[in-house]
Amino acid sequence: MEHKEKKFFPLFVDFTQKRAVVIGGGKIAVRRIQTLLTFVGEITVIAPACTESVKTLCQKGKIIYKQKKFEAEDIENADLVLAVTDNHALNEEIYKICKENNILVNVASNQEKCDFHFPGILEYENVVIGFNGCGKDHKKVAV
Ligand SMILES: C[C@@]1(CC(=O)O)C2=NC(=C\c3[nH]c(c(CCC(=O)O)c3CC(=O)O)Cc3[nH]c(c(CC(=O)O)c3CCC(=O)O)/C=C3\N/C(=C\2)[C@@H](CCC(=O)O)[C@]3(C)CC(=O)O)/[C@H]1CCC(=O)O
Ligand SMILES: NC(=O)c1ccc[n+]([C@@H]2O[C@H](COP(=O)([O-])OP(=O)(O)OC[C@H]3O[C@@H](n4cnc5c(N)ncnc54)[C@H](O)[C@@H]3O)[C@@H](O)[C@H]2O)c1
Repeated sequence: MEHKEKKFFPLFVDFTQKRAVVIGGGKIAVRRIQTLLTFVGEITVIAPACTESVKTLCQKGKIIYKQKKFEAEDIENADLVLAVTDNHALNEEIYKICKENNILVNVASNQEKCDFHFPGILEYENVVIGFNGCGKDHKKVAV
């Protein structure tokens, strides 16, 4: 199946009873964790070093933080995985492991290695709006 213009369908998925594992605890990971907090049942962050906000979220009991380098066993029970380290080769290795194990995965450094794109999200009252720019201009979907 070939698609000339790749477009992603905006599926609104129930992750409230699911486990997300975020590999990496830097600037982009934190932005995405903040967005995911109210949507996902459990968020675990794996990173040898992280920003202060990851530590604070962990102290408040909102996420689990494991201060360590990634190992395959970290995603054994994951329902979705975000590969957000600054090591692009490692991100792609994580992608490969996820594909072998049928785990939904997003690689922040390579839009071709994404089962789903991370959207820009706008929320008001009970409305959730997700933006995606088809990978063409990331800044265009900043909210
Ligand atoms: C919406 C948002 C959500 C979020 O990230 O939270 C988002 N990117 C945002 C910003 C942003 N991204 C990048 C910069 C740096 C400047 C620049 O390059 O422009 C900035 C600006 C900033 O950070 O301020 C760099 C970048 N982004 C991707 C790659 C890899 C690639 O394209 O292959 C690289 C190169 C990395 C590198 O090589 O270093 C890939 C993806 N980024 C996506 C989402 C997915 C769908 C995009 C779409 O809708 O088209 C997609 C395709 C896949 C995915 O990752 O899911 C967020 C909006 C901000 C907000 O809302 O505040
Ligand atoms: N999609 C987007 O929106 C977007 C925007 C900018 C950058 N990026 C990409 O996102 C990635 C992260 O960018 P950043 O600015 O958050 O980087 P950063 O340097 O702030 O953070 C990197 C994180 O990766 C962790 N890490 C490094 N090696 C690891 C390992 N072996 N196991 C587990 N964790 C490890 C570090 O400890 C750190 O927490 C980069 O690959 C970059 O290309 C994506």
